[in-house]
Amino acid sequence: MNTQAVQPDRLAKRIDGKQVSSQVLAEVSEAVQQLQQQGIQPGLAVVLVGEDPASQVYVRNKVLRAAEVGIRSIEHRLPADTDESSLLALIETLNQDPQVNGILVQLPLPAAIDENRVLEAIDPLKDVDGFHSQNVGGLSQGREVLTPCTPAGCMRLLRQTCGELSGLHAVVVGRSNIVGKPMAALLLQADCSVTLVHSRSRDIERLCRDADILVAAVGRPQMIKRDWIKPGAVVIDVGINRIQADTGTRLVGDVDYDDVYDQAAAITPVPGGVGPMTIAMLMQNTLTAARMQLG
Ligand SMILES: Nc1nc2c(c(=O)[nH]1)N[C@@H](CN(C=O)c1ccc(C(=O)N[C@@H](CCC(=O)O)C(=O)O)cc1)CN2
Repeated sequence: MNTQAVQPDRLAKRIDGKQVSSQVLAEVSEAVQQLQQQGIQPGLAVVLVGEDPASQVYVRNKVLRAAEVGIRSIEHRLPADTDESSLLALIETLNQDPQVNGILVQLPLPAAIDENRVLEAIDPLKDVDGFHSQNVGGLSQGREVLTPCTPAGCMRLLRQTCGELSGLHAVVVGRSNIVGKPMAALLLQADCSVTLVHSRSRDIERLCRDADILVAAVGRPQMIKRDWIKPGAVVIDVGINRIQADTGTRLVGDVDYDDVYDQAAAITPVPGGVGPMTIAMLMQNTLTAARMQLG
C-alpha cells in the first residue's frame, strides 16, 4: 500500500503561496470585471483601531489588493482609545450601507474592547472574515457560508498540492477560533479524518507523526521538528513568528522548515506560504459576499 499522502508527481516540494495567491487574485479580478459589466462594484470596509504596526501593514496590503482586483475599499482608521459603543455604531452604519458588501475589523482590537461583541455586531452576510457565530455554526454544519480567510487559503493550497483529500488523516495543531477550529471543520468537510491537538493533548508528537496532512497553527516558533513528521506528509505552516537572528530579526513558522524539508512531500515556507493566501481569500470572500447580497 502506498502510505504517502499524495502522489509525488503532483508536487513541487516548496508550496508557493505567493504564486497561488496571485492565481486567486486573477480569478477574483476576472469575476469582478464581469460584475462591473452589470453595473455592480463590490465594496469592502476595512476597520483598524489603534496603531499596531503589523496590523497597519496588513490593512495597507488589504486595501492595495482590493484596488488591484477592482474592489472598492473604504478604510476606517480609529484611535486606540476608541470606545466600544463608537465602534459598534460604525459597524451598524456599515451594515446599513448598500455600497458596502464586506466588513473587516482588523484583529487584535485594543484590550478595552470586547472583540466578540464587535464581531457579533457585523451582519453575517457582510462578515468577510467568517468570524460571526452564525457563519461559524454554518461552517460546522457544512453549509455554504463565508469562511475564515486563513483556513480557506490553507484548503486552496492543499487542494492544489494533493488533489483529492478524501480519506487522508489531517492533524491540526492549535485550537484558535480564527484558524485551528475552522481549519478542522473545513478538513472534515473535505472528508479527511481530522485530529485537533492542542496544549493539553497527550503525546502530541505521536499524533503528528500519524498525519498525512499536518497544519501547524500554535504560534510557537519552529516547534515542529523532523521526527514529528511522517515521511511523505504535506505540511502547512500557519505560524508567523518574529525571532532574533544574527542580522536583526526574521520571520519563522511553527515548523522548523529546514529540519522538516527532506521528510515532507511538500511544505509551505514562512514567509511566502499561507500569509499571502489570507489576503487573497479575503478578496474572494468579498466577491462571494457581493454575490450573496444580489440574492
Ligand atoms: N480580521 C482579521 N484579523 C487578523 C487576521 C484575519 O484573517 N482577519 N489574520 C491575521 C493577520 N493577517 C491578516 O489580517 C495577515 C497575516 C499575515 C499575512 C502575510 O502575508 N504574511 C507574510 C509575512 C508578512 C510580514 O513580512 O510580516 C507571509 O507570511 O508571507 C497577511 C495577513 C491576524 N489578524
